[in-house]
Amino acid sequence: MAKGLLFVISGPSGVGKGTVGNALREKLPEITYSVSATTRAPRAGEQDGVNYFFKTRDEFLSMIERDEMLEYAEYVGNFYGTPRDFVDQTLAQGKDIFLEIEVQGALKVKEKFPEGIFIFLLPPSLDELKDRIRGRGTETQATIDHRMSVAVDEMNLLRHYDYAVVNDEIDFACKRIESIIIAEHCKVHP
Ligand SMILES: Nc1ncnc2c1ncn2[C@@H]1O[C@H](COP(=O)(O)OP(=O)(O)OP(=O)(O)O)[C@@H](O)[C@H]1O
Ligand SMILES: Nc1nc2c(ncn2[C@@H]2O[C@H](COP(=O)(O)O)[C@@H](O)[C@H]2O)c(=O)[nH]1
Repeated sequence: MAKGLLFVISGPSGVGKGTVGNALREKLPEITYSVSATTRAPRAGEQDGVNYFFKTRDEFLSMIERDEMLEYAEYVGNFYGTPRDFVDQTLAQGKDIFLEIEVQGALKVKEKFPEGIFIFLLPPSLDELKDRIRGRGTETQATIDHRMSVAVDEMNLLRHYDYAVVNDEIDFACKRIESIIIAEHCKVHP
């Protein structure tokens, strides 16, 4: 059986990865998303095992020691990582898998899966990005400033990606990603 394709969607905090991902899942219910582990505290409404696997720092470090992470990164004071087994199993079943992760982690995935498809979601502008993070109402001013300073460094790594998708409007961004999925499935893979 042919293996599924691995899609990585990155982009600065607040660009709309989660929002576009939810819209994509509504349109394409068959797609499989990886659930990451994190040491970040849950936000209001977030559920363990659905939005993230919420871990203590010790639990997360044990997962790293046991080599259970495909990749992990420290981002703005917390660890985030992709559990390896679920990704391997999904691909082995011939299904595509989508990872929604920040840039350092994406580059580590690229080392292990150079055949992966790497999509960078861009904001229409940095001012709009700041408005979106602030508008979400989940971050303190200090965290907004920290995430914005990281965003500039992250966008400088766009050249490592296969596709750049501007999230100006959710439906348009979704259509662009759907087009990428279709095109990648039409590619002649060795
Ligand atoms: N195209 C868009 N136009 C206007 N607002 C948007 C758009 N896409 C997302 N948003 C809004 O921007 C905010 C941030 O979106 P979201 O939480 O999806 O970003 P994210 O990239 O997943 O962030 P993080 O990386 O921090 O998890 C949300 O309030 C969301 O409603
Ligand atoms: N390297 C990884 N980055 C991840 C993973 N899961 C999520 N993320 C990214 O972290 C930031 C912050 O997320 P938030 O939920 O605290 O706003 C964001 O860019 C996520 O995409 C992961 O497994 N590995």
